Amino acid sequence: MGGDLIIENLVIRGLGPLTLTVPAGACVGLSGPSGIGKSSLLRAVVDMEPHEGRVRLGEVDRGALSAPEWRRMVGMLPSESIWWLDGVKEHFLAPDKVRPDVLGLREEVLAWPVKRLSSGERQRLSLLRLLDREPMALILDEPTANLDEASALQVEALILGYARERQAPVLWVGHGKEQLKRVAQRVVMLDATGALHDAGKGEGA
Ligand SMILES: Nc1ncnc2c1ncn2[C@@H]1O[C@H](COP(=O)(O)OP(=O)(O)OP(=O)(O)O)[C@@H](O)[C@H]1O
Repeated sequence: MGGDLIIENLVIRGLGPLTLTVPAGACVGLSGPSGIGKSSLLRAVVDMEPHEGRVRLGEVDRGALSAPEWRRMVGMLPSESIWWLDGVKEHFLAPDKVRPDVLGLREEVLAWPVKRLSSGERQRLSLLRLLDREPMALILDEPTANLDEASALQVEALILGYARERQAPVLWVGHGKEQLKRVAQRVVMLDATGALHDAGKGEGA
C-alpha cells in the first residue's frame, strides 16, 4: 500500500477543477492568498469538505474505504488542533514511543493537561500525535504557524524524515515562500481565479 497521492478534477464549492499529484516520498508545497481555498482543498482530500472529483493513494481510491479508514491512511494536521480528552498522553496510541525532545519539548509534557499547553506546544504535540498513528500520506495545514524559527526547523526535519523513511507523499500548505522552497520539491500556487499553477521548483530534494 501507499504510493503517490493523486488528486483529479477536485471541485470544492465552485473552486477548481484541481488536479495535482504528490509523488511518494516527496513534498509539494501549496501557497496562495488568504481565503483562496487552500485549507478547503486539504479538507476535501481527507473528505471533510463536500467535493466532486477523485482522490487516490497509490491504487486505493478514496471511495473504496470508509472515511475513518481513509483518514487513518491519509493523515491531516489542521491549522488548529483539536483535543477531545483532558490529558495530553491519552491522545496517543503509543505514548511510550513518543519523543517530544525531537521537537524541543520536555518529556513531561505528555503528563500535562491539555489546557496547560501553549499554542506552539499544541502545534508540535498535534504533529507528534498525527505521526503516532503512522499515516501513509501527510496533509499539513501550516504546521509551523505558531513556532519560532528553531522549532520550525525541527518540525521540518521530523516531517521530511518521516516522508523519506515511509515514502509518504506530503502536501504542505504554508505562507512562507522560503520555507516551502526549502522543504518541497515542487511549489504550486492556488491563484485568485482558483487555478493551480507551478510557483517554481523547491530546493528540498
Ligand atoms: N463550510 C464552509 N462553507 C462556506 N464557505 C466556506 C466554508 N469553509 C470555508 N469557506 C470559505 O471558503 C474560502 C476559502 O477558505 P479556506 O480556509 O480554504 O482558505 P485558505 O486559502 O486556507 O485561507 P488562509 O490562508 O487564510 O488560511 C473562504 O472565503 C472561507 O470563508
